Amino acid sequence: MAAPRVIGSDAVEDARRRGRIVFEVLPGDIVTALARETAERVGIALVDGPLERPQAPRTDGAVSMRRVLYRRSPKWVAPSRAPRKARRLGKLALVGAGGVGGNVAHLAAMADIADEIALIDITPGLAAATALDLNHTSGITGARARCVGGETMELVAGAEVVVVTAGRARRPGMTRADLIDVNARVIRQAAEAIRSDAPNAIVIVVTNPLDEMTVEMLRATGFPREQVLGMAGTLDSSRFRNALAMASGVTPADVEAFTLGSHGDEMAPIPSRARIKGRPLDVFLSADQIEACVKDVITGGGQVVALKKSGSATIAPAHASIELIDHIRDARTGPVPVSIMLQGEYGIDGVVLGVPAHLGAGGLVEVEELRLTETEQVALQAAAEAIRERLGL
Ligand SMILES: NC(=O)c1ccc[n+]([C@@H]2O[C@H](COP(=O)([O-])OP(=O)(O)OC[C@H]3O[C@@H](n4cnc5c(N)ncnc54)[C@H](O)[C@@H]3O)[C@@H](O)[C@H]2O)c1
Ligand SMILES: O=C(O)C[C@H](O)C(=O)O
Repeated sequence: MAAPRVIGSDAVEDARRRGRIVFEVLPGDIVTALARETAERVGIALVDGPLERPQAPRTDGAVSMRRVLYRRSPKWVAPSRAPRKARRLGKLALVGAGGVGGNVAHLAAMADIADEIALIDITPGLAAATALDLNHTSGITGARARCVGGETMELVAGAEVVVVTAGRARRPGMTRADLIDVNARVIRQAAEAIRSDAPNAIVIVVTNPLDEMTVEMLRATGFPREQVLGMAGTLDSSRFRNALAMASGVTPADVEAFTLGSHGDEMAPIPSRARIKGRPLDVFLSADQIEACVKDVITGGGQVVALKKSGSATIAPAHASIELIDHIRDARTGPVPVSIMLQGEYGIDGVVLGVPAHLGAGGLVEVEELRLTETEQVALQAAAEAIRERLGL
């Protein structure tokens, strides 16, 4: 093996003498001036890799260094996990106050996301009761948001963001696609109210089947694609990170990974872009282990349904919905997987699919086009075809 080229030679000697980290620079890494400066200052030696090393992953400060190295890379999807101070919404409306909607309301109230949270549900008393229950927490939590609830869709009036979770959840033995007809009617009803009473709202569709219901919402509101987003990729990506963390024995915060494609059987987790402690998956996991993690993500929702028997996941989906709201209100930045109507991106047109995108106050800002492996690109195309077929497009 060729001797590694030492980038900061003084620092290497110094680091070795003091038993400190020697950090390996792999092909494709971008070593910014800041990274080099920081490395020299703290005594980390940057050397061209690969070095002869034990196979076990390092647990020293190399990870944070890798983030510095990657910071300027335009192709890198940065984790969107660090909430920061951001704009509060005036009004957040939740159409559907069941398992997911109720949890979204709870998280939104605790995170001080909006001045007002309106819950709407056709089940008599449910939305009003949940709103009252949430207001009753404020004496303990100090939550400032005022919650209101009722059965009338007019409560969406003036909302900046509307999250739609109304509709049926699947039961064991069903696919999400089995819900198309029953939930499309609910989406059309919600769309009518949103179009007339909250015409500037950013709509986040959660109701399943997600991609198809997002298409339905676009059609029924007539809104531009920027305004109608589907939530699934943030949930599936969180599941992917969890699976990879469990398999490799690290904490989920050390994993960066996302899924694209549909929120159905054609879901496309993207292993080529996933990182554990800043390193490619095969440093930590075998091909079989990676494959098992991919399967775990695709079946994740179904696993919860099978255990619950009378409904589907509610807590993780609520967090995943809040993640999108946080991007809209600038509490998180960077690309985030979200279902949107594609207009030629990734070579796909006229169908809703999960892709990484930047969001802002007006909803979709820009789709991030990543270079995917051929297999991943084929998976994305297959997802698009499956959705087209289900919708008869
Ligand atoms: N996109 C995702 O990743 C994801 C994740 C979890 C759940 N989901 C989907 O979200 C939906 C809701 O799941 P849930 O667990 O909250 O179900 P849930 O049954 O607990 O709640 C749904 C609520 O919608 C209400 N509703 C039905 N029709 C309505 C209408 N016309 N107007 C107002 N409210 C109406 C019901 O009364 C019920 O309270 C399901 O379709 C589920 O499959 C999607
Ligand atoms: O699996 C479901 O039906 C609900 C949801 O889409 C999920 O992934 O948890």
